[in-house]
Amino acid sequence: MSGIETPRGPVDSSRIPRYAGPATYARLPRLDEVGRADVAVVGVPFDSGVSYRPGARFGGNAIREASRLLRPYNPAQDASPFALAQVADAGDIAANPFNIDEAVETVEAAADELLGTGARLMTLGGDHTIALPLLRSVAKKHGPVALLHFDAHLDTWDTYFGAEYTHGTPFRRAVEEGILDTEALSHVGTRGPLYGKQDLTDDEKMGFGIVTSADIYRRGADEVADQLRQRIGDRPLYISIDIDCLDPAHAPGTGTPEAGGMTSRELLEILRGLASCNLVSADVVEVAPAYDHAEITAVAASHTAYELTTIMSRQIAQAKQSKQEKAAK
Ligand SMILES: N=C(N)NCCCC(=O)O
Ligand SMILES: [Zn+2]
Ligand SMILES: [Zn+2]
Repeated sequence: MSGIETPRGPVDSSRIPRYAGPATYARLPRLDEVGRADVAVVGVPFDSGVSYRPGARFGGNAIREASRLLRPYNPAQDASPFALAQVADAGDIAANPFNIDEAVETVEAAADELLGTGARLMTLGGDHTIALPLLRSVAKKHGPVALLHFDAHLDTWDTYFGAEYTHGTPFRRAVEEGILDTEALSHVGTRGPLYGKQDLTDDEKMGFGIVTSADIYRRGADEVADQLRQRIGDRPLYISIDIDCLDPAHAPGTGTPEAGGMTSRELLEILRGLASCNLVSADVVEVAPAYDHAEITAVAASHTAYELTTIMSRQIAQAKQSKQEKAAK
């Protein structure tokens, strides 16, 4: 398939105005137009796991709309992500809004299918519940993975109203299921009131390290990224980004906002500092456009996914190159 050798890129915005036509992520081709993808951008319009404001079911499409302005060359990583690898928009996973257990199964099965084609996933949420089935699927392929979790919240609580699958509980479930590499788990951007001190004790017992939003402010993005990179090493890495890791000034459009968060510049810089990590898949979740203003949150999320996609594309291109070099010897 030609798409593997010369990836089909986004619609050329110098010929077709970027606001024309239906939105795919970054104006990329749909997966069915290219056959297969190295990186599949997939939406999960599901928000039945939230504990406060609903609306993240509309997040994926809001991110797609806001991503029309992304350009093909990423100077921060000196790379053209959509030329290095085939990135395509795989559409949405149709999860049942009235049955969380079934929705979790549906997301896992759809992720299995996409990962089974050899693609890495760039998932656009949806609420944070969906990280659990995505991690299950990634762990089936790679074994227990390192996790970088950007969030105001720990999301390692036990249950809400007796429910085990919610947006506040995915990472406790993941630890219980043994799908995370407990030597390399970090929350980044944590802040705000908790239910009790025990939340932190429990979280630490699960193996998580914490870089709070205040740590980022004090130590700076570069130092934080260095520290995280050292902890991760060359383990297969999954990055889960709850957009509420950003300050509400940078991401008002979300369901459980907390004051005192990092800036979008800090988030993007930390991600760029992780460019050498073995990023196997990622998600950006909790964008709730009904509370957004002027697409502030959706734009931040679209750029966040762009940095993550760039990291994955560069690694795919590097792997292909070293394979070709080996074959030529
Ligand atoms: N994952 C997100 N966004 N929020 C979790 C908040 C859980 C709570 O209401 O305490
Ligand atoms: Zn959160
Ligand atoms: Zn979260």
